[in-house]
Amino acid sequence: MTDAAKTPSLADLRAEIDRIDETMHRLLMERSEIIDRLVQVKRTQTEGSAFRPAREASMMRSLVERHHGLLPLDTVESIWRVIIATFTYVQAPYSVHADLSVGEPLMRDSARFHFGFTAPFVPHMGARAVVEAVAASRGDLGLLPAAMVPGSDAWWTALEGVTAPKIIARLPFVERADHPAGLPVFVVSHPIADAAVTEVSTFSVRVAGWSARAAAAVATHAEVLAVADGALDGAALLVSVRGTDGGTVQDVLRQSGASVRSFIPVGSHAAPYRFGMDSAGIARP
Ligand SMILES: O=C(O)C(=O)C[C@]1(C(=O)O)C=C[C@@H](O)C=C1
Repeated sequence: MTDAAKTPSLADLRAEIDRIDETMHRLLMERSEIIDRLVQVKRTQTEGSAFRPAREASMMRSLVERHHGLLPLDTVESIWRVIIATFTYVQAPYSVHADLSVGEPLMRDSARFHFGFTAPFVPHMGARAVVEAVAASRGDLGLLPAAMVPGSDAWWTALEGVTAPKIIARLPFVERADHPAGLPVFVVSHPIADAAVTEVSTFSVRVAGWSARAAAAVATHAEVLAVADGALDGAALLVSVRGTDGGTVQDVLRQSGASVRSFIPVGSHAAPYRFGMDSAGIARP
């Protein structure tokens, strides 16, 4: 056999690509038929948003664990985010309300990476406006920075009421050092008791006697956003702890001289899946 006979031509290779593209397209259409059936099952269980963060977190983890080869993980993750977000949208249309006070490019990149272009993007200036828009909607999602933004107030107090929106996810599901939409954001929606994932629980906390000592002590047990609240040494905190029990954090606050005025659950989410990082979040090769 000659070399020319062994080496596939460009046309042969393109024919292979066409075959694979067609298979992928047919599989996506087959997926949409399953979603069609799933809608009927889910409609009987809940109203409003079709977003199921526990399921999505586990799907994204499997995707990362399965992935290998030349195709960058960023690309695979973004393709599946668009697939899942779009199939969520076709089940029940929703808008994504986003707080731009952290900067429009960062927030828009996050919204588009995680929810694609099918769900409308609705910009707001300030986290409270996002929470209000979600509360007034039938099943919209809100995106809020999961880090302190200079000048921000304690927006999470707007999540305290029983029927108020709650934190249901933290994105990205897959954290890594060079993530193209790496801004940590909370997703808020109407409460979704049946689909909530409680690997991390979030609490809106009011304390008196807030101090550098209290802040250092609590930081060893929880992630904390803090703003001054009222006169003197009051503070409003958004505390994120592993599991569902906030008791240890309350004990630590008291032992460090703070008094806990209120400690109210405001949602929960999946633990971030740290790909290529050690437990301290340091990137590893
Ligand atoms: O599993 C579900 O409940 C679905 O609605 C399907 C699906 C998906 O496209 O895979 C879509 C939305 C949910 O957030 C999770 C997954």
